[in-house]
Amino acid sequence: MSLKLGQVTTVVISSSTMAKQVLKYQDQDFTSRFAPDAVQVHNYCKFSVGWLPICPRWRKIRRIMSTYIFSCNRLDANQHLRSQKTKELIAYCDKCSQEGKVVDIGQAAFKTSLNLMSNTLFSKDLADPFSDSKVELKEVIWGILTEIGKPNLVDFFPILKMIDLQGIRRRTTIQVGKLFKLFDALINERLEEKKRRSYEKRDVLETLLNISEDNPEEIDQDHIKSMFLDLFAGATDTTSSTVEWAMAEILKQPEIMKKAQTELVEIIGKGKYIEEADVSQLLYLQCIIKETLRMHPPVPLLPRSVQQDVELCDYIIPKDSQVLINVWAISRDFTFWEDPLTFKPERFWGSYLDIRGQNFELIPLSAGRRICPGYPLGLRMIPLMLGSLLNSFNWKLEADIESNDLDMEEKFGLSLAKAHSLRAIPSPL
Ligand code: HEM
Repeated sequence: MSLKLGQVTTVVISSSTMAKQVLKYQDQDFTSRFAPDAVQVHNYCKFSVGWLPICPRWRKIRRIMSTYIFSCNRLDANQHLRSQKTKELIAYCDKCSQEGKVVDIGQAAFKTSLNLMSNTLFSKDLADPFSDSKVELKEVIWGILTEIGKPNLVDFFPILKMIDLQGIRRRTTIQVGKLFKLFDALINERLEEKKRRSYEKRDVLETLLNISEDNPEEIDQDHIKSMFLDLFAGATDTTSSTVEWAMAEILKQPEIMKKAQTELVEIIGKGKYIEEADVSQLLYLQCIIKETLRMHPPVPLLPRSVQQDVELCDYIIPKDSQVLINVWAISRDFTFWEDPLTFKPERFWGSYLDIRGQNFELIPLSAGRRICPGYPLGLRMIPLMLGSLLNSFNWKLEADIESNDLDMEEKFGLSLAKAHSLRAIPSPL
């Protein structure tokens, strides 16, 4: 499907065959991004791996990420952090269980992901794991993703740029500014602290500052701020919304919860904490996660663009078109999936289908050169959080809501969120 508005043609791809062509065989033609006006603030998109086209700077940032953050060795080395943050999530739910209080699952999972990221990056919590109050940073990050996801007239009629008719750039300027101010303060504090002490901290910020000291043109403070924004935006909403959707689907079908809990008891032991090494044995839990990512892909549309006319399956896509790969529609395609609108983890039992960019009917993490760089971390965080919630408590919906009546409405932004928060009550197993 294609649509021309103002000066921009938008092409939406909703078939797995075409997605394979774009992401695998013609990857080189489709690796650019259409950077919307909303991200052209505080120099963010000039240093952001998420918005740069494929270029030496993009390659450099991806290399730094894959070597110093997402390599297997690095992730193994800081798995104690994820374990500790997951224990705090369980301790918070335990407190709610004792007080008979409801847990806002998305909010609790978001705080866990946020603290997990912030501890990995700069060894600090950014949210109080035991408070019930809203997390300001959630509003800021969600605000940025929502504004970027909104159709903005300025992107189609650049002449309107001066006016910022919908106020989108004004709002992202404020929100990105808030995050950059926080990152600037953390970086400056660390630079001061580094001068005073003789030992090294083992976190990402310290590593990046060391690279910058040795080789200033490799990475500087602007790179670090944009990278941190990309990492927080990339990690927190995707992982927490996957946990929230999975719990919502499980609460709608209590027999799935029973089955998952039986597996956890057999393999981990009732009420025991899960470690990352256990996850490879938790096959049913993995099926639940795949099925959640199929039905509720956190990034429903992959935004790409073309820099010259490109022929794709007998169509010509004009230069500067925006191309959106509709992951959401592909993973609900009736011609491939049996009963695609039903949440059925069993469909993946013994199935060859993988989510890491090899099977184009299921591409929640994308595929090709721009595949999500953070997925090795995301795929460690989600089973840990979800498995721990299920192996520590029985869950029921807030009073008066029958499982059949649970609202599953989706809220589309750059990411796909649950429109109404999932509120559930934990009780001892
Ligand atoms: C369930 C978890 C996750 C899902 C489903 C997911 C999905 C995606 C998708 C679909 C893209 C777009 C790729 C494309 O345009 O082809 C992406 C990009 C990205 N993701 Fe993830 N992601 C997840 C977790 C994470 C985590 C944990 C991080 C960081 C810690 C992260 C960081 C990023 C970044 C920085 C990009 C931009 C990469 C680029 O454009 O080169 N993601 N992710």
